[in-house]
Amino acid sequence: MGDKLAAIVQGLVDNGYVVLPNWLDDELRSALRAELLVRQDELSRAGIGRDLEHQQRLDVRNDQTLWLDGLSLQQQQYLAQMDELRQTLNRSLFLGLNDFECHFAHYGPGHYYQKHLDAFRGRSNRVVSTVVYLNAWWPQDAGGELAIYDDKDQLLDKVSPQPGTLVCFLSEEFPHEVLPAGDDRYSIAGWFRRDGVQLL
Ligand SMILES: O=C(O)CCC(=O)C(=O)O
Ligand SMILES: [Fe+2]
Repeated sequence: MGDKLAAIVQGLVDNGYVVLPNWLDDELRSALRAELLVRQDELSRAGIGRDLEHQQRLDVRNDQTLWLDGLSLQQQQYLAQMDELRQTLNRSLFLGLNDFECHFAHYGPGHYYQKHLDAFRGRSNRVVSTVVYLNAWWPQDAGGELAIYDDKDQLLDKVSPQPGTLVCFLSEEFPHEVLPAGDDRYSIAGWFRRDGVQLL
């Protein structure tokens, strides 16, 4: 297992979340960012709850998103890297993850995503949340941090969206929010899922 993969497994075991700088190499990061920029007019205002309700709630979040379709070389490279992570998590932690869904996201200046959980116990198949940041640079004073809380709403961490950083956390355990971005903020948010297997 590579050092980075081992660090993710260890972080999830120890804390339930992990922040890994330099997960994406620069070439792949900038290719993904370039694709997002070229396809900016395809991005739509994000809704809350993909499957449940398609309503738009601009008071809760106002980023714009586009689901990856796996068609471009850079998407394929990214999805292959995340599949390696999926297999590692399954081997090391027996999570039984069998799917990964992810979307590009763009937070324009002033945009945010209020505190939320990505999965509710028993109501979603999302097990591990992931975010990777695609900006070429991000000044420390530009806001847009991912604030991560524990189940008592105590702030655990404020992650600056630095180029290539990956954040992983257990989807049901950690309320989190995106603080208002001071600049255009580009990312891919994704979820490892455990789908389909119903043991009655
Ligand atoms: O962009 C981030 O840092 C987190 C995004 C997020 O929480 C989500 O899309 O569910
Ligand atoms: Fe989230």
